[in-house]
Amino acid sequence: MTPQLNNHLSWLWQVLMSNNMKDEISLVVVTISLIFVLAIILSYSSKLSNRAPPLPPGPRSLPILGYLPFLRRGQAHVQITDMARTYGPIFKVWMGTKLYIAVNTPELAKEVVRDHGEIFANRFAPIAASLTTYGGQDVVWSDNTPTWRKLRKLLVHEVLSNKNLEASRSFRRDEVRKTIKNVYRKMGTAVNLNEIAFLIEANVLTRMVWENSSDSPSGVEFRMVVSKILEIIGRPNVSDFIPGLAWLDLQGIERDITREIKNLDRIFTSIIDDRIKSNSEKRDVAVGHDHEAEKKDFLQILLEIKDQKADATSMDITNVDIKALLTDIMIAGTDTSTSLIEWTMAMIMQNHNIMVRVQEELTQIVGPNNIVEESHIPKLKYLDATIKETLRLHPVFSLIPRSSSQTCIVGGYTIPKGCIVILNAWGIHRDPRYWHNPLDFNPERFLAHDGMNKYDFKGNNLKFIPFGSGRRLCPGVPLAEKMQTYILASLLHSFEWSLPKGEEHDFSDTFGIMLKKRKPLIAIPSQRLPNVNLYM
Ligand code: HEM
Repeated sequence: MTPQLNNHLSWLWQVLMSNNMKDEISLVVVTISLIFVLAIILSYSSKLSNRAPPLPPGPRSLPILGYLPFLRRGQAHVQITDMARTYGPIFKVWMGTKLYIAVNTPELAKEVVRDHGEIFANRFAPIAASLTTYGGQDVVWSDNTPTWRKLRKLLVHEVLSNKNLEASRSFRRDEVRKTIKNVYRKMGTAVNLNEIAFLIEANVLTRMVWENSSDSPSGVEFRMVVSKILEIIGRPNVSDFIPGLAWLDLQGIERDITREIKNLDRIFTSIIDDRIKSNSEKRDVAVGHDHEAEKKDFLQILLEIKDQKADATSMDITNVDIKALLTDIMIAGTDTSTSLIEWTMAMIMQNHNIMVRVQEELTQIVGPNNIVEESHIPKLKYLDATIKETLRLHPVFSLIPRSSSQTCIVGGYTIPKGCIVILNAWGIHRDPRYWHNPLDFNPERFLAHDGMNKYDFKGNNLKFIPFGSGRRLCPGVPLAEKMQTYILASLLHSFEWSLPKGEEHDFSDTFGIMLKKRKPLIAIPSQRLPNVNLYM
């Protein structure tokens, strides 16, 4: 009870006991006072029991700018992990006028993605990303809306289904063979593995997206636009942190992205128009032609679903939906996989014993007189463990952003509606409480024991979340798994790799939207397989 309340009660007690209090007016006054005091006591105690828990702790920050001036450029993942040691496993930090909440343990991550999965199924789209995806009308950046659910369902069940991934196997094979041939020509010279990985990923995805377009614009132009968009989205933008300044576009990011989006939209529009035209021409002339037997690219699959919309069971999709989905596949699929391939090659090259084991496995499963095929992938267990160990130490999405659609409680603290929650995958993956000798590169920890594999890419175990977890888990997992293992296996089976003379490995990283190697991996390939025909 507060001192004020105590004073009130003792005053009333004295009045009641006083000899002068004889008349009825006094009695009424005392009764009213009593009721009044009781009401205060009741409301005070109910307020105490209803009081929401506080916001998580966090550093002091400046008005308007928040913690922005103290951010270490390109090192947000390291800084957030360091701050968790000071402020605890869940803490808040103001970035400009936006409230961010960092979640740094698997237990708290579980509360976010599982226990409150529906509430944290929103995203916060940076301006550049939102503009690229037709106002966030896509899968990656849209909030948990009916449009998002429709497009995600379409992407997972129609576009990236096992059947379609199987049907597009030959596109991936062609592009990987082309790359091996190109690298073969450059043997003995220094090659940039980042460029090689980006080119092969972008080519594979472009083929899968619209292989059948007879007169589509050059893939080179498309790759350049995608690469520029990725670079612009990765730039930290003051307008995202202080929306009040967005109209000034201080860094020119909105201007730059708008220019690139116009290019992207022009390319998409012309491809879609051409395809619609050629589909109708084909329908007119090809009597008895078996369309079903044709391998279909993603554009064809989506256009066919769009054409079937009259059928009550199919989904109603628009050209904008199609463009947004294709953009997602290209944007979400290229840089992520490129970065993973580069990191994995760097880690394997630095650890000679691991390189030897990976190549021994390839020799045993594929054979020295064969090239790698996708059918070998499920048997390459050690390579799979090596990729997982790379993603543990260098998760491409180190800080996974979600946003809350309602105020709720996590870890005993209030998380307000609309704030941005960051799942710190980088910190969780390196936490000694969950990983033995976490800084050692040791693929063994991902090998199955007693036939049981403790970790998958589906985020079932929240100690390991390179592809996220829960409702917004990366839908590209089946494709990424196929592509990354196939490409890495092919590069490592066909060639020996070494650093240029006098060079040393540099594992420094930089964080934009993704975590990348600061310096590209430059390496020298040499012939590994005895038969030259395997490179043609
Ligand atoms: C190494 C490769 C990749 C990595 C590490 C990766 C990682 C991630 C992560 C961490 C998320 C956020 C998940 C969450 O919020 O819980 C995500 C979302 C997403 N990824 Fe991937 N990804 C990769 C490749 C791909 C590919 C190849 C595609 C496309 C075919 C793709 C499409 C998407 C999409 C559409 C989303 C948004 C899902 C949603 O918000 O509902 N990703 N990815």
